[in-house]
Amino acid sequence: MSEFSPDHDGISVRRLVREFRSRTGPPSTAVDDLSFDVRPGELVTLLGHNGAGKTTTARVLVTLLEPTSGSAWVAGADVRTRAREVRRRCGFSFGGDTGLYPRLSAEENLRFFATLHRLGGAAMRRRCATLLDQVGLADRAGDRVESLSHGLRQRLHIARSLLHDPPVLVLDEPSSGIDPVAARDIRAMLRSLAADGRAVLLTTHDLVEAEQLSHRVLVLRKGRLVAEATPSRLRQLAANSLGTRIEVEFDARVEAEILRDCPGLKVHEPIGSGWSILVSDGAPATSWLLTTFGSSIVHLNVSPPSLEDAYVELVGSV
Ligand SMILES: Nc1ncnc2c1ncn2[C@@H]1O[C@H](COP(=O)(O)OP(=O)(O)OP(=O)(O)O)[C@@H](O)[C@H]1O
Repeated sequence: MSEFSPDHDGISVRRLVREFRSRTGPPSTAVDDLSFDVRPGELVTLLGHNGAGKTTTARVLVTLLEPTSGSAWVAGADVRTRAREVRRRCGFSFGGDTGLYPRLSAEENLRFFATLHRLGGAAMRRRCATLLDQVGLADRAGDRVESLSHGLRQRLHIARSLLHDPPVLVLDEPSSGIDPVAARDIRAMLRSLAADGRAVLLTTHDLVEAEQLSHRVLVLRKGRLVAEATPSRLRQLAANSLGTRIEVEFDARVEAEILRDCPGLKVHEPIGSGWSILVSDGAPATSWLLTTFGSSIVHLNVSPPSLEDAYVELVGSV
């Protein structure tokens, strides 16, 4: 049994390692010495490239995988020794095609899983109806899951994760495949779930989502934590090392070669009728652009680096 005991009932991970055995070679390490906390009322996002270890971390937290070493506590219970309590107090969604019965309707699915959480009677029916409404599925409640699109199934997964009103939520890419309007509703719902005092951990590839939702982001690279900060702090760190982003559009085509003379130029990429460039210092670069292109500039915007810039800087091209 681990000696660590957290001081809150959210998520606490300490020195977590998860390896996968290989038939041919040495074991591979999917999660490597990972430590972090998600306190009640906090919404934290795990970011990282494909294969960075996000889903493996989430699966350990919800007791679908055992840790190789280290410890993880969810809602006051150790995932290793009190798995049943963890499942009772934690809602999770991994999306995809498993976890729902395709021949049953959306509502029948929810009612079935509600009975597993020992809900019943009118209260259970009300709970299912409320959740179907919250995730925007009320008008498809009677449709078989096999007839629902990927995005609609994804919403049903989220509703399923909330059936027992858990104090901790672990959601793997909750808005993947969901259209922008519905994704906005789901984000609003996640925000309010955290505001109500739940500890919410998300994985996502969507940096806009991470920026809009998270109190903190954790950036994983090859299973290791390479950064943990608020989105604005990460952008600030990137600004210190990366400089300034300038978006400039022209009334005529400007070739990339000309931009090479821009002082402090680091990166340039085409946008619309111009370029988005990253420079070490905004002032000389802006002055050079204005002097060189003058009235042929139709739009110029100078801003700190985006969360995407910070993320790319942190995880590189791995
Ligand atoms: N069941 C498994 N058996 C062997 N290796 C696995 C298994 N599950 C995951 N891995 C490996 O562990 C590493 C981390 O995978 P994981 O799915 O956690 O990454 P991820 O960050 O969630 O990626 P993605 O963004 O693509 O979902 C990868 O190298 C993956 O191949």
